[in-house]
Amino acid sequence: KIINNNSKLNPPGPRGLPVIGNLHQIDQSSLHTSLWDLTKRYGPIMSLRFGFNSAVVISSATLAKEILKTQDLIFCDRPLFTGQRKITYEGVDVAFSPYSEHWREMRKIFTLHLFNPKRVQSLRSIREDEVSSAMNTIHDCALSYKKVNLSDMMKNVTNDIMLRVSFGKRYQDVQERTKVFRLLDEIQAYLVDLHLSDVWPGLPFVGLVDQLMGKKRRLEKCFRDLDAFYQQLIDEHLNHQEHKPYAKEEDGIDIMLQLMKDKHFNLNHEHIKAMIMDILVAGTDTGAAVVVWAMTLLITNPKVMNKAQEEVRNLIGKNDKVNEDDLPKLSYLKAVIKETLRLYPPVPLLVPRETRKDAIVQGYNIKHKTLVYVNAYAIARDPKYWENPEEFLPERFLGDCDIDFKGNDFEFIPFGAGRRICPGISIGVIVVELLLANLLYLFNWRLPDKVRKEDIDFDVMPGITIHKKNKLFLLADVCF
Ligand code: HEM
Repeated sequence: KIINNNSKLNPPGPRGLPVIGNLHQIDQSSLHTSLWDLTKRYGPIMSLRFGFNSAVVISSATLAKEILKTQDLIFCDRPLFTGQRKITYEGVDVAFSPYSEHWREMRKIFTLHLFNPKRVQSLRSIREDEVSSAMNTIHDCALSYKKVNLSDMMKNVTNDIMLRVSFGKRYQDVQERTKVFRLLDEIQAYLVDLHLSDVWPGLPFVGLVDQLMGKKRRLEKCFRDLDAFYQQLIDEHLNHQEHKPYAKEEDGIDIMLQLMKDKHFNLNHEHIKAMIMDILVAGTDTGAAVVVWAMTLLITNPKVMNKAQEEVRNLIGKNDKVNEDDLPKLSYLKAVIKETLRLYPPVPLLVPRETRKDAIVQGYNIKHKTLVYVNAYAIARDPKYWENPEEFLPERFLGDCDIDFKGNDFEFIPFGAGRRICPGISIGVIVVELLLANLLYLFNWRLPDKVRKEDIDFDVMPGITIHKKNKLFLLADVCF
């Protein structure tokens, strides 16, 4: 039933049950598609209740513009649930920090010091080095006719890049490397794990139940391991021990420790740790997810794959790899990446927002502290803006189409928009372009024996970042 449809008080939405609200009507394993299905019945602004939390889901470009641009100042807070609060040292990072003077200062450190255009450029050798090393591993698999696990490989290479960018270190020892990668996986899990006290705040005994279920203990343990890991890295930098055998260039910790020494803002060790967490979490998985979705789409659309390979091979000629200098010339490859981001934005609901006060959107009331989900996935498949929206057609981004992902075209917002737009776009896109260009230039790709095109699925794994659920295994043939 549609409630409040005519009263113009709350946005329309499915009638919920007492206490649980609409939780039973939502498929948590694919929240973005489940919300999209409901939107088809209730419209592009829809209200829901998750336990005691009011939520609004936005699913049209016009309304996304209203929320992320016109009324951005009201909609630019982030909710902070128990796991996120703990892992981010009470929200002192950039991504989960409430909108505040502190957030502004941290975001400035991110954009002006850690990832300004000059520094992004200076990290080129790290990116090229790590991408080459991944291509060598694929080369070995190709020569021994072994399947390439592209899902794991892309995750490893983006992790390696960001670990070197953040603290100048490359983990070569298998045990140490596995430990660090496991820690990164744990952070991801705790950032999305909700406690009962998050869903039913204020309800007597829910805190106790969380405790009895061991949730608090596990979270504390993960936090202690993480904190010790970060502290060790900071200490190594402070002591100038042999902490970065690879890096000639300053790493993220060097830069932030210098800012701290210069008494910049009130930066302290906890801020530095929270910032590293953001870079590792936001900066690794997203790029890997895009490359894997792109390769999944390409292997199931061989004509597009051929066209992209022809472009990169014709433009580069005979060489041992694609360098960053070559990337600006690859317009079809860029269109393939945009089309992948349209069909499979890795953060399909953006990072949830929270209202800073009461607001009115399209005549509907939205109360202070309402959770706000902008469904970038649904918007990018809206037939109102996209012809044949379900089809993989990179050509739609060529010619006189000037739609970009920089937050001005609200029908295409894979990086969000407004004050909280992703500040890592430039380095994120370079890494994706460099990886995909090299994969297409150096190898011919085919499905493993007995696997048909129709067997390749597009199922997703739940989380803030949406990965392909079943790992992508392909066979590579060396091309030159
Ligand atoms: C292709 C890769 C990437 C995609 C698709 C992506 C997407 C996003 C999205 C959708 C948001 C939320 C924006 C909003 O709420 O409006 C976001 C936020 C953020 N991203 Fe990215 N991202 C990518 C790469 C990166 C990289 C490489 C970094 C770090 C080096 C990064 C750091 C961040 C941070 C710190 C935020 C929080 C910003 C804030 O709350 O002020 N991202 N990203």
